Amino acid sequence: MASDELSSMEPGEPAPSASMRDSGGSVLDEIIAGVREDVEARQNQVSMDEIKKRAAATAPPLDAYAALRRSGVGVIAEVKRSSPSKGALAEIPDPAELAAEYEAGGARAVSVLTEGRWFGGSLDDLAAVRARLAIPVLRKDFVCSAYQVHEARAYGADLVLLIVAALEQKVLTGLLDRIESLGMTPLVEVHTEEEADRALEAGARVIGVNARNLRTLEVDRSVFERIAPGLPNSVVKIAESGVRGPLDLIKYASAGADAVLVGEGLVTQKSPRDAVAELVNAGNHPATPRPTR
Ligand SMILES: O=C(O)c1ccccc1NCC(=O)[C@H](O)[C@H](O)COP(=O)(O)O
Repeated sequence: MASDELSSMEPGEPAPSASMRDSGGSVLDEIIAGVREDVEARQNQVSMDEIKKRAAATAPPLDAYAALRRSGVGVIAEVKRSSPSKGALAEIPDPAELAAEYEAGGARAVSVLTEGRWFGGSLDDLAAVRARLAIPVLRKDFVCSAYQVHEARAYGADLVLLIVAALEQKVLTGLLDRIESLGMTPLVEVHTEEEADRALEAGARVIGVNARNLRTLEVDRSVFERIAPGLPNSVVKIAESGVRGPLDLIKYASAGADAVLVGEGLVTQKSPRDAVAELVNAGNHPATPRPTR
């Protein structure tokens, strides 16, 4: 990683591990290589046919698109134990309990990181959260295969994240169609205008603009202000990363956000329920700008 990239990371943010830098690949490349290995191992245990059967036997998904279009700026609260940029964030021995706190605080949806190596998450976390909540649940992972989509459904996801930077266009479109064919909502993540064009071309109706560059880990909240105005009014716009309090939500709302996705800013709080409620109140406040429809 070049020194200018290091200097543009958030204050106090530790550099990625030495092994990551030594390998020459980006953080995203390293994460995806591990994800592919882990998916292959799981698929050797549970076949595609079997995971499809399990998905078909699961209760139908909730309508996350409708939930995210409700009035006010919504909060998608994330279950996040650790991350490549910050290392350990919170222990979270009972992810369902944390998610219940988020729901009680007024979260519109809950995001569950299911990647294990870097984020300390699992599919069991997803299933536990799903079983406890009445609001939509997002599988937040580095989805690059059809198997992971059926897995998401089998473990109860209503929304599935697709990261444009990690997928070729044909694969992106195929996965998006598959997610929709199972009744779930694809949340398509972008970080540049070009990626936003690719998301729209693939047919995305919910787009998350991530302030974090997944290759350098730099967080730049102005990326949302740059990209969101170019998205059609019909698209649900989610501002991801870097929300540390109500002021950040209000700034994102001014740039057209329908919802914010928050991890670190919640899991590190003494009362995640109060922290969500504070954001939700800001999102519902009459002075907070409303998304244009
Ligand atoms: O969080 C990271 O360090 C990270 C690194 C590489 C790929 C993805 C990463 N995070 C995933 C996310 O996008 C965030 O968990 C999510 O947007 C919430 O961000 P924050 O509120 O800043 O924790």
